[in-house]
Amino acid sequence: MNQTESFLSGSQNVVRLMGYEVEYTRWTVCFALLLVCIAYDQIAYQLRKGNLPGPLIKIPFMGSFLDSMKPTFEKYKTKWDSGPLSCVSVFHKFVVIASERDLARKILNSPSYVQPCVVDAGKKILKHTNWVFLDGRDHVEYRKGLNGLFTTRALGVYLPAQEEVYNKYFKEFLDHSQGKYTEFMIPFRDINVATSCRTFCGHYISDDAIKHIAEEYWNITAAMELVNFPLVLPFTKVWYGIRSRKIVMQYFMKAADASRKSMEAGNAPTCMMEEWIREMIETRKYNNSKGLDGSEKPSVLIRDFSDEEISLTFLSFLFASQDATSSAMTWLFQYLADYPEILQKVREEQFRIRDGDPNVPISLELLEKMTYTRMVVTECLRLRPPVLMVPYRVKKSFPISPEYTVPKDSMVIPTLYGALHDPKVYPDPESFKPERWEPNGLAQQNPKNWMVFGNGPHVCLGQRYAVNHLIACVGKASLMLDWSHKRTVDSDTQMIFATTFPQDMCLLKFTPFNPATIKLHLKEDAELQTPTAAGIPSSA
Ligand code: HEM
Repeated sequence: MNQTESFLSGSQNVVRLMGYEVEYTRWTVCFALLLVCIAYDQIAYQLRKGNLPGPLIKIPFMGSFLDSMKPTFEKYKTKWDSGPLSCVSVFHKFVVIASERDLARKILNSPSYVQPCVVDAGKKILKHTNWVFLDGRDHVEYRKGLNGLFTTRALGVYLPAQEEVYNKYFKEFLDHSQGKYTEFMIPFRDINVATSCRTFCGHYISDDAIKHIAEEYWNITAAMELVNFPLVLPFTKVWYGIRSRKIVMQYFMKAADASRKSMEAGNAPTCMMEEWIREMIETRKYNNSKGLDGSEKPSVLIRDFSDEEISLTFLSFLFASQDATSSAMTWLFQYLADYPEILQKVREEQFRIRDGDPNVPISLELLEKMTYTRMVVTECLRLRPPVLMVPYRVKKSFPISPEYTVPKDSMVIPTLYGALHDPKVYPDPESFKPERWEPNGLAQQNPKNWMVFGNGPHVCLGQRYAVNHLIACVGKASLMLDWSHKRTVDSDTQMIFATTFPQDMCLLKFTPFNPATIKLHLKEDAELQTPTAAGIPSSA
């Protein structure tokens, strides 16, 4: 038997090492290789870790994978409290977490060192060609083409469709509640998916399709965990997420096609897709005639985008809107029920700006006047920021502080929570105090801490839309509905499902609101009208 044959058969071999004869078998070689890999994995971890707080040793290969499977707010908080920078390793991924405001801002504003990676599974699920993964100049150029969808004028175009959804879903809230305390996390998500779909695609998406999208998109959100099992095996969360993306894309592709036809027929836009396509048509017209036909130069000249590009973009928008906005809305309704005196002030403002008539439709002018409701929404976003952290990938070694350089190919995660709970800027930071947002207050004077929507070149594109939507929705709800909250030991615990939600899923009871119960400081001649838009009877 030669040496190879004896090795394969598992029988003993002898090799000469530094003058010694060493006996070995196939098993001793495998074991030695395993030890070398473990040692390499450990040494690589220790070298990358340096002096950062983090696990003293890495569990061979998988690191903190089991911990990351069930993330809790408390575990994150412990990590943030361990230092301005800390680290963890999961499988091959080395992760650096920045918990302090200035470090977080530095990361978000260093596009030459970092790029967003959403989460590990993001590219697989949202598709690697999705614009959200573009970097540098390509990203800036693409984003320029989207800015027109969020101008004040465009935001005004979407309001009637939004209000239509609120009216429909407020009725569903009553049906869901049936006079009992019921979990409302899912109905809040449903109203946000519906509002988004109507805002994005107008009536090119049916009510049934909206319900289907809401169900499918759940798989997408569920798969967007900070760290996933690296392979896309059948029936894993990522596998289901990819399957759901394909289904949702079909709806968006059809809507994009219909929007294009409507805009080419010269109709006025009613949704975001149409706004975008109208801009493309205007740019094309201007470019073709070089302005010689007297056509006005559009404020931004944008290129043509295909139906696939449009649909992938709205897929990314829907990810943000159904998840982060649902989280914000859940906390908002919960806090308003917990603080009835604040809900009363919101309600008073909402009646006052409508001169006592709750049926006055929501408009941009009306939104401008909702100053107190805006303070309430702002405070809720501060106290319970839906997005706690934003994962970025390190493109080249990143000297984040004088003492530490984040190695290339690591994940670096700026935390938004710390800045938003900084007691120097928000005294008594764990309390819900809308009045801290009064003009010239400490909170307003420290805009650097306002990190709810991130910062830098990737700052949330939909932030004005999101805030307007939350204000409009809760304002309208205060006119048509009354609601109370059943507090449990878990009501204030932040459960992590991509964003944060109350652990007990928010137990609320909705009843119709009777305007006769409100004492207002309205103008003498203002008479209180009964809400009709939702068809909700005025007596409880
Ligand atoms: C309360 C609701 C929302 C919150 C808290 C939120 C928060 C965030 C955060 C923290 C980021 C990352 C920013 C960064 O990396 O610096 C982000 C990005 C983004 N958000 Fe939002 N978001 C919300 C709603 C929305 C909505 C409704 C839309 C779309 C209509 C949207 C569209 C986006 C997009 C497209 C990006 C990526 C921007 C880019 O990479 O250039 N968001 N959002």
